[in-house]
Amino acid sequence: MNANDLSWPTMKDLYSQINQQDPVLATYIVPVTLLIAGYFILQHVSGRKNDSVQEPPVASYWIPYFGHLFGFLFDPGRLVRDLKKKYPDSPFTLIMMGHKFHIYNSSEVIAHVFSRSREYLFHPIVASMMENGLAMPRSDQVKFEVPIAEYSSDQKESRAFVEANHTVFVKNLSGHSLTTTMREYSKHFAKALEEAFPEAIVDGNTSINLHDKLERVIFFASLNTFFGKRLQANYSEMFEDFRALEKALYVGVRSNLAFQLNPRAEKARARLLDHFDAWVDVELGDWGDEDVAWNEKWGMRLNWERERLHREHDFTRRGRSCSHASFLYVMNTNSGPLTTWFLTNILQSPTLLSHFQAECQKHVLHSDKKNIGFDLPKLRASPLVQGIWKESLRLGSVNAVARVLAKDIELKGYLLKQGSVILIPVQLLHYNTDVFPDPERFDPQRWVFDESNNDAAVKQKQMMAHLRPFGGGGGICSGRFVAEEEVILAAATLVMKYDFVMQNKVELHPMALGIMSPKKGVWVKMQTKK
Ligand code: HEM
Repeated sequence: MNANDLSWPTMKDLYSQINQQDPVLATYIVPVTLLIAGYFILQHVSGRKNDSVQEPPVASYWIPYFGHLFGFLFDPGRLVRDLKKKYPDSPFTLIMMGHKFHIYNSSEVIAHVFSRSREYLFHPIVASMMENGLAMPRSDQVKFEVPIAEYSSDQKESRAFVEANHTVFVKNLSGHSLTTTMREYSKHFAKALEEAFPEAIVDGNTSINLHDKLERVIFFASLNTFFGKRLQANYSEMFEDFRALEKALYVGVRSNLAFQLNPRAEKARARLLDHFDAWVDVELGDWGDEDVAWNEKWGMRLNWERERLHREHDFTRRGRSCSHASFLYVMNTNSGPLTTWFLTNILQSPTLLSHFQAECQKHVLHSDKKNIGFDLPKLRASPLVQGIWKESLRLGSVNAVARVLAKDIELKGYLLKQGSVILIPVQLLHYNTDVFPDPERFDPQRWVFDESNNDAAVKQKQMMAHLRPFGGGGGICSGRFVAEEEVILAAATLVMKYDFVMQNKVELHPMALGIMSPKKGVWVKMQTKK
């Protein structure tokens, strides 16, 4: 054996050997494989260094293309909080499915982003939900797509639809309409509560999963208030279908793959949309007296107005169904978990429970065996209730405000490119130790201020600027006041009607798009008060 036998063969030697044995492999397969591998290696290496000195640094990751996706899906809050420790003084970038997501965390940036809704676009996020989550027909999807950068004439029309749709929401869910909505809601809530908690299970001995029950109560109270009774007629599995769709939407708002891989969710979505098809497939009719808030056919006037608007913009029947289904989704997906979380925060502390009950008692309007009516605006304004509400939102939220860049923008010394996404994860604001000392602690008192003290007013403003569970700017949740009164109404009614014994410690599940649900349910024994 001579020294040459021990030397490594050169690439040329190897290649000519392969060529002799299999010319197709040598001519096509090997070069193409090398090209693809080279592309991914380049992407990976360049991604891990810095795409450009001007863009925020890319946090390191291992799997090319997918990047931080799996970490983000499994625990979005933890991922960004851990990475923030590595980038305490700068924004940073996540890579997911080849896209860039720039993570910022200051209240100043959030105010800037919200005040420039034509540069930081909310509507592509809604369009993605319509496309991936609800499989809206393409001809209707485009009506949700406000263009990135320049507006052409037909795109102006899409902006007209999106803005008019938002205006209908705002008009019908706030101000004077809030009172009428909640009057209607209270009736349906009382009925749903009675059905979910029959006498037989509130005997003090039966273990009940409170979260499961509350999700059902909130779902049917909202459904019957906003959509009337027609939608659920002959549709006994509606709640189960909605839950299956809701679960799949965690991934499904971003990718249709969630439904391709989950036939049960796909079927549930199809059934739900078929029922919405039948619901919209009737004559619109006149509403009549504008002061009438609710009718049997459309539920709240809001839905009749939305249906009219969609027809004016030539939506297909399926397109209208998808849009109504998306409203059912946004009104429900967070309110159930927040009701459970708000209530369990109270139930876990006997002192807080007795203070909250005393506050509720002050604002009872009428009470009988079946139902209790509260002066909701006054109850809601109580500093104690506000403290519990804000702490529940602060510790219960995991969503991230997302906006798509309409053009290249320089922000805080970094260049963000058109089409990339700016993400402001609320946990980075809600756990900011400069604003919320000992941030893990549930402390309603931190929201109680001495109004006459100037420093306290400044502090209050700073805390409010850091509490962002409802987004902001043009995309801000128009149902936030309804959500607040719904949650407070449910908690007030339950603590006034029943005594509770908690059976487990509540831990929240980190995988959520908004408010987190309890990991293993909330097990309680309940008894009707004597
Ligand atoms: C705790 C409960 C809720 C939370 C945490 C929540 C949160 C959010 C968030 C984060 C957004 C996106 C905002 C942005 O990116 O700037 C949003 C949008 C929206 N939410 Fe809510 N929401 C809740 C309850 C409700 C309820 C009860 C309704 C209706 C009755 C509702 C109706 C809407 C609508 C219609 C939008 C789309 C924005 C628009 O065009 O008006 N939400 N919500």
